[in-house]
Amino acid sequence: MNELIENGPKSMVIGILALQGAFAEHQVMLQKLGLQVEICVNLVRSVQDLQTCDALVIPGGESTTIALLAKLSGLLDPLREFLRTKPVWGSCAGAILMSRNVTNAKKGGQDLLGGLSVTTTRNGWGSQIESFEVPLVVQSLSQPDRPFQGVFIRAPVVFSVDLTPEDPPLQIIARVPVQLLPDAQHLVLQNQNLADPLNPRTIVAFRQGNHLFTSFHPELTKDDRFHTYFVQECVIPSLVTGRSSLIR
Ligand SMILES: NC(=O)CC[C@H](N)C(=O)O
Repeated sequence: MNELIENGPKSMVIGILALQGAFAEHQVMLQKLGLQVEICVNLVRSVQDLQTCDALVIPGGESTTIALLAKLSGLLDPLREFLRTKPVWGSCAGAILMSRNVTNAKKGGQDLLGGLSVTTTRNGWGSQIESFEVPLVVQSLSQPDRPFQGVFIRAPVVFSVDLTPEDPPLQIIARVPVQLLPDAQHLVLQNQNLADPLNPRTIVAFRQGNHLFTSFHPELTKDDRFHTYFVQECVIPSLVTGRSSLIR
Protein backbone atom coordinates (compact mmCIF):
# COMPACT_ATOMS: atom_id res chain seq x y z
CA MET A 1 0.00 0.00 0.00
CA ASN A 2 2.93 2.37 0.60
CA GLU A 3 3.72 1.99 -3.08
CA LEU A 4 0.22 3.18 -3.91
CA ILE A 5 0.81 6.20 -1.70
CA GLU A 6 4.13 6.95 -3.37
CA ASN A 7 2.89 6.49 -6.93
CA GLY A 8 -0.72 7.39 -6.29
CA PRO A 9 -2.61 10.60 -5.66
CA LYS A 10 -0.77 13.46 -3.99
CA SER A 11 -3.95 14.93 -2.58
CA MET A 12 -7.58 14.09 -2.00
CA VAL A 13 -10.74 15.77 -0.78
CA ILE A 14 -12.59 13.90 1.94
CA GLY A 15 -16.03 15.23 2.74
CA ILE A 16 -17.71 14.81 6.11
CA LEU A 17 -21.48 15.04 6.15
CA ALA A 18 -21.92 17.90 8.61
CA LEU A 19 -25.67 18.11 9.17
CA GLN A 20 -25.69 16.76 12.73
CA GLY A 21 -23.54 14.60 15.00
CA ALA A 22 -19.83 14.00 15.53
CA PHE A 23 -18.50 15.56 12.32
CA ALA A 24 -16.03 17.90 14.04
CA GLU A 25 -14.27 14.97 15.72
CA HIS A 26 -13.80 13.22 12.36
CA GLN A 27 -12.48 16.48 10.92
CA VAL A 28 -9.85 16.90 13.63
CA MET A 29 -8.70 13.32 13.20
CA LEU A 30 -8.47 13.39 9.40
CA GLN A 31 -6.58 16.70 9.47
CA LYS A 32 -3.94 15.26 11.81
CA LEU A 33 -3.27 11.95 10.04
CA GLY A 34 0.16 12.93 8.72
CA LEU A 35 0.18 10.50 5.78
CA GLN A 36 2.18 11.16 2.64
CA VAL A 37 -0.93 12.35 0.89
CA GLU A 38 -2.46 15.76 1.39
CA ILE A 39 -5.98 15.48 2.78
CA CYS A 40 -8.32 18.39 2.29
CA VAL A 41 -11.35 18.01 4.55
CA ASN A 42 -14.60 19.48 3.34
CA LEU A 43 -17.68 19.79 5.58
CA VAL A 44 -20.62 18.78 3.40
CA ARG A 45 -23.93 20.58 3.85
CA SER A 46 -25.06 20.99 0.24
CA VAL A 47 -25.01 19.23 -3.12
CA GLN A 48 -22.29 21.65 -4.24
CA ASP A 49 -20.11 20.68 -1.27
CA LEU A 50 -20.58 17.00 -2.09
CA GLN A 51 -19.59 17.42 -5.72
CA THR A 52 -16.04 18.43 -4.75
CA CYS A 53 -15.37 15.26 -2.72
CA ASP A 54 -13.40 12.12 -3.59
CA ALA A 55 -14.80 10.27 -0.57
CA LEU A 56 -17.20 10.86 2.28
CA VAL A 57 -17.52 10.17 6.00
CA ILE A 58 -21.00 10.01 7.53
CA PRO A 59 -20.60 10.52 11.27
CA GLY A 60 -22.43 9.19 14.27
CA GLY A 61 -25.29 11.18 15.71
CA GLU A 62 -28.96 10.48 15.12
CA SER A 63 -29.67 8.72 11.85
CA THR A 64 -33.31 9.84 11.66
CA THR A 65 -32.30 13.47 12.13
CA ILE A 66 -29.42 13.25 9.66
CA ALA A 67 -31.75 11.68 7.08
CA LEU A 68 -34.37 14.37 7.62
CA LEU A 69 -31.82 17.18 7.28
CA ALA A 70 -30.34 15.50 4.19
CA LYS A 71 -33.81 15.39 2.67
CA LEU A 72 -34.42 19.06 3.44
CA SER A 73 -31.05 19.93 1.86
CA GLY A 74 -31.86 17.99 -1.31
CA LEU A 75 -28.96 15.66 -0.50
CA LEU A 76 -30.69 12.27 -0.29
CA ASP A 77 -30.46 11.28 -3.96
CA PRO A 78 -27.04 12.90 -4.55
CA LEU A 79 -25.73 10.96 -1.53
CA ARG A 80 -27.18 7.71 -2.89
CA GLU A 81 -25.51 8.40 -6.23
CA PHE A 82 -22.23 9.23 -4.46
CA LEU A 83 -22.39 5.87 -2.68
CA ARG A 84 -22.67 4.09 -6.01
CA THR A 85 -19.33 5.40 -7.22
CA LYS A 86 -17.15 6.68 -4.39
CA PRO A 87 -15.85 5.41 -1.04
CA VAL A 88 -17.99 6.21 1.99
CA TRP A 89 -17.41 5.42 5.65
CA GLY A 90 -20.35 5.41 8.03
CA SER A 91 -19.81 5.34 11.79
CA CYS A 92 -22.77 4.44 14.02
CA ALA A 93 -25.68 6.60 12.75
CA GLY A 94 -23.79 6.89 9.45
CA ALA A 95 -23.54 3.11 9.32
CA ILE A 96 -27.31 2.83 9.82
CA LEU A 97 -27.89 5.25 6.94
CA MET A 98 -25.67 3.14 4.68
CA SER A 99 -27.59 -0.05 5.47
CA ARG A 100 -30.05 -1.44 2.95
CA ASN A 101 -32.67 -1.98 5.63
CA VAL A 102 -33.21 -0.97 9.24
CA THR A 103 -35.32 -2.44 12.02
CA ASN A 104 -36.42 -0.65 15.18
CA ALA A 105 -36.65 2.60 13.21
CA LYS A 106 -38.49 5.53 14.77
CA LYS A 107 -42.23 5.63 14.29
CA GLY A 108 -42.92 6.75 10.74
CA GLY A 109 -39.77 5.07 9.45
CA GLN A 110 -36.67 6.75 8.15
CA ASP A 111 -34.96 7.36 4.84
CA LEU A 112 -31.82 5.35 4.18
CA LEU A 113 -29.05 5.83 1.66
CA GLY A 114 -28.36 2.13 1.26
CA GLY A 115 -25.15 0.94 -0.33
CA LEU A 116 -24.31 -1.86 2.10
CA SER A 117 -25.87 -5.34 2.01
CA VAL A 118 -27.00 -5.45 5.63
CA THR A 119 -30.04 -4.92 7.78
CA THR A 120 -29.19 -3.08 10.99
CA THR A 121 -31.19 -2.73 14.17
CA ARG A 122 -31.18 0.81 15.56
CA ASN A 123 -30.18 0.96 19.23
CA GLY A 124 -29.68 -2.81 18.99
CA TRP A 125 -27.45 -3.00 22.07
CA GLY A 126 -29.93 -1.12 24.21
CA SER A 127 -30.54 2.49 25.21
CA GLN A 128 -28.16 5.30 26.13
CA ILE A 129 -27.41 3.92 29.60
CA GLU A 130 -26.37 0.65 28.02
CA SER A 131 -23.70 2.36 25.95
CA PHE A 132 -20.33 0.71 26.53
CA GLU A 133 -16.67 0.49 25.56
CA VAL A 134 -14.87 -2.71 24.72
CA PRO A 135 -11.43 -3.48 23.24
CA LEU A 136 -11.61 -4.89 19.71
CA VAL A 137 -9.05 -7.06 17.99
CA VAL A 138 -8.68 -5.71 14.45
CA GLN A 139 -6.21 -7.58 12.28
CA SER A 140 -6.51 -5.20 9.31
CA LEU A 141 -5.21 -2.17 11.18
CA SER A 142 -1.57 -1.25 11.64
CA GLN A 143 -0.18 -2.71 14.88
CA PRO A 144 -2.83 -5.46 14.91
CA ASP A 145 -1.66 -6.65 18.32
CA ARG A 146 -2.81 -3.39 19.87
CA PRO A 147 -6.60 -3.63 20.50
CA PHE A 148 -8.78 -0.79 19.25
CA GLN A 149 -11.06 0.70 21.89
CA GLY A 150 -14.61 0.40 20.53
CA VAL A 151 -16.91 3.15 21.79
CA PHE A 152 -20.53 2.04 21.38
CA ILE A 153 -23.17 4.71 21.98
CA ARG A 154 -26.74 3.54 21.32
CA ALA A 155 -25.05 1.60 18.58
CA PRO A 156 -26.74 -0.40 15.84
CA VAL A 157 -26.48 -4.18 15.63
CA VAL A 158 -25.98 -5.95 12.32
CA PHE A 159 -29.23 -7.92 12.24
CA SER A 160 -28.51 -9.80 9.02
CA VAL A 161 -26.20 -9.85 6.02
CA ASP A 162 -28.34 -9.78 2.88
CA LEU A 163 -25.85 -10.33 0.06
CA THR A 164 -27.26 -10.76 -3.43
CA PRO A 165 -25.16 -12.33 -6.22
CA GLU A 166 -24.50 -8.87 -7.70
CA ASP A 167 -23.14 -7.41 -4.46
CA PRO A 168 -19.42 -7.09 -3.76
CA PRO A 169 -18.26 -9.46 -1.01
CA LEU A 170 -18.39 -8.34 2.56
CA GLN A 171 -15.09 -8.42 4.42
CA ILE A 172 -15.54 -8.61 8.17
CA ILE A 173 -13.01 -6.44 9.96
CA ALA A 174 -14.08 -6.74 13.60
CA ARG A 175 -16.48 -8.67 15.79
CA VAL A 176 -17.42 -7.69 19.30
CA PRO A 177 -15.76 -9.86 21.96
CA VAL A 178 -18.99 -11.19 23.42
CA GLN A 179 -17.31 -12.47 26.58
CA LEU A 180 -16.23 -8.90 27.44
CA LEU A 181 -19.64 -7.30 27.04
CA PRO A 182 -21.31 -5.81 30.11
CA ASP A 183 -24.21 -7.87 31.46
CA ALA A 184 -26.87 -5.55 30.10
CA GLN A 185 -25.82 -6.31 26.53
CA HIS A 186 -26.09 -10.02 27.21
CA LEU A 187 -29.61 -9.42 28.44
CA VAL A 188 -30.56 -7.35 25.39
CA LEU A 189 -29.30 -10.03 23.09
CA GLN A 190 -30.03 -13.10 25.15
CA ASN A 191 -31.30 -16.12 23.25
CA GLN A 192 -29.64 -14.80 20.13
CA ASN A 193 -26.80 -17.28 20.24
CA LEU A 194 -24.06 -14.68 20.38
CA ALA A 195 -21.58 -17.42 21.17
CA ASP A 196 -21.89 -18.59 17.56
CA PRO A 197 -18.76 -17.11 15.94
CA LEU A 198 -20.65 -16.66 12.67
CA ASN A 199 -23.56 -14.76 14.19
CA PRO A 200 -23.94 -11.53 12.14
CA ARG A 201 -24.97 -9.70 15.33
CA THR A 202 -21.37 -9.78 16.53
CA ILE A 203 -20.08 -7.93 13.42
CA VAL A 204 -19.11 -4.39 14.37
CA ALA A 205 -16.87 -3.37 11.46
CA PHE A 206 -16.78 -4.49 7.86
CA ARG A 207 -15.78 -3.37 4.45
CA GLN A 208 -17.77 -3.85 1.25
CA GLY A 209 -16.14 -2.64 -1.95
CA ASN A 210 -14.61 0.69 -0.99
CA HIS A 211 -17.15 1.36 1.74
CA LEU A 212 -16.47 1.02 5.44
CA PHE A 213 -18.98 0.30 8.22
CA THR A 214 -18.25 0.76 11.92
CA SER A 215 -21.10 0.50 14.41
CA PHE A 216 -18.88 2.26 16.97
CA HIS A 217 -17.13 5.66 17.07
CA PRO A 218 -13.39 5.67 16.20
CA GLU A 219 -13.57 9.48 16.03
CA LEU A 220 -14.25 9.65 19.79
CA THR A 221 -10.96 7.95 20.65
CA LYS A 222 -7.38 9.16 20.30
CA ASP A 223 -6.60 6.27 17.98
CA ASP A 224 -6.55 7.25 14.30
CA ARG A 225 -5.98 3.78 12.83
CA PHE A 226 -9.48 3.45 11.37
CA HIS A 227 -9.11 6.86 9.70
CA THR A 228 -5.77 5.74 8.27
CA TYR A 229 -7.36 2.47 7.15
CA PHE A 230 -10.15 4.30 5.31
CA VAL A 231 -7.70 6.59 3.49
CA GLN A 232 -5.19 3.89 2.61
CA GLU A 233 -7.46 0.94 1.87
CA CYS A 234 -10.62 2.56 0.52
CA VAL A 235 -9.93 6.07 -0.80
CA ILE A 236 -6.47 5.74 -2.37
CA PRO A 237 -7.31 2.53 -4.31
CA SER A 238 -10.52 4.13 -5.61
CA LEU A 239 -8.57 7.16 -6.85
CA VAL A 240 -5.90 4.98 -8.47
CA THR A 241 -8.53 2.77 -10.15
CA GLY A 242 -10.52 5.81 -11.27
CA ARG A 243 -7.43 7.27 -12.81
CA SER A 244 -6.31 4.09 -14.57
CA SER A 245 -9.78 3.44 -15.92
CA LEU A 246 -9.71 6.92 -17.42
CA ILE A 247 -6.35 6.18 -19.02
CA ARG A 248 -7.63 2.92 -20.47
N1 LIG B 1 -24.11 7.14 18.39
C1 LIG B 1 -24.91 7.06 17.38
O1 LIG B 1 -24.60 7.44 16.25
C2 LIG B 1 -26.26 6.53 17.70
C3 LIG B 1 -27.10 6.19 16.51
C4 LIG B 1 -28.56 6.32 16.87
N2 LIG B 1 -29.01 5.28 17.73
C5 LIG B 1 -29.38 6.38 15.59
O2 LIG B 1 -30.35 5.74 15.41
O3 LIG B 1 -29.05 7.07 14.72
